[in-house]
Amino acid sequence: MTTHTPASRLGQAEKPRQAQSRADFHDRLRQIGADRYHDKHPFHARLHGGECTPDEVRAWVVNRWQYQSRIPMKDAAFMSRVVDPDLRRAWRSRIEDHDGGVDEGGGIRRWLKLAEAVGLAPDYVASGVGVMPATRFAVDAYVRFVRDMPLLDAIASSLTEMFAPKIHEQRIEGLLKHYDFANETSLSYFQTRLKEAPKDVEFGLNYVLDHADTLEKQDAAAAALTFKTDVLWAQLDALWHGYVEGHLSPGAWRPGEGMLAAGAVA
Ligand SMILES: O=C(O)c1cc(C(=O)O)c2c(n1)C(=O)C(=O)c1cc(C(=O)O)[nH]c1-2
Repeated sequence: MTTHTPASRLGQAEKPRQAQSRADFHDRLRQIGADRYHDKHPFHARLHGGECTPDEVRAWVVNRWQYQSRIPMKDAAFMSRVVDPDLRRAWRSRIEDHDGGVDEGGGIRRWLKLAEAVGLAPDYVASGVGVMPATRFAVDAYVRFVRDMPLLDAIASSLTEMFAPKIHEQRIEGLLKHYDFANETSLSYFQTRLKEAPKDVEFGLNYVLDHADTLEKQDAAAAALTFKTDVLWAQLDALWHGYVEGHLSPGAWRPGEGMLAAGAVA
């Protein structure tokens, strides 16, 4: 058997791995989206192409609530670890975008408008009852990742938002074309995200490009973004398995549950 002594132990300096240039690293992050973002998931093709049954749309609304409701919590977890007031100041609008004020509400309330439009009782959706176990695990993994990992990795994991405006546009167009429930009010969540997301992306991307100044940090940031694409993909795999293929997990929303009382449509 041949054994190899690592070069470092022979006294030869290991060649330091060079950090990628800003442009190359940016391309690398974009390529992760091109390869792995959930716009390529068959559930999205089905949803945007008008092929989802009303109950499949409802299942998507019920399950995505888990993501919506945890986004401001993960941003609060992030901010709780930030010592630099400038970074906290730049980040806090994310929480405001989703929570809004008492009177006008924010993204969370807009999501519940969508829930009503598809015939679901907003209180039922907001209770989180009916979320599939796999969805819960995936989303909770994201919150924990942001709470526990280095700040650079936590910020890099938000960068799937670089790819979100395109899918939001496709969704608005596809839902308006194919489903009766779609209108300005029910889709206001996505319309508003189109205005909100660019500032978050600009800040997050510049932070990551500026702070990932070694190849190790670039690798960690790329891994964080890859992890996040998995978080998003896993949620749609769960929906497909449960509602398209009909393998409902225990506790998952069943058609007919949590519906608005007849005549109570928003
Ligand atoms: O509809 C989507 O496909 C989609 C994806 C993502 C994303 O890429 O994480 C977000 C959103 N929407 C979104 O609306 C949103 O507010 C949001 C916040 C974040 C984040 O990680 O901080 N991602 C996303």
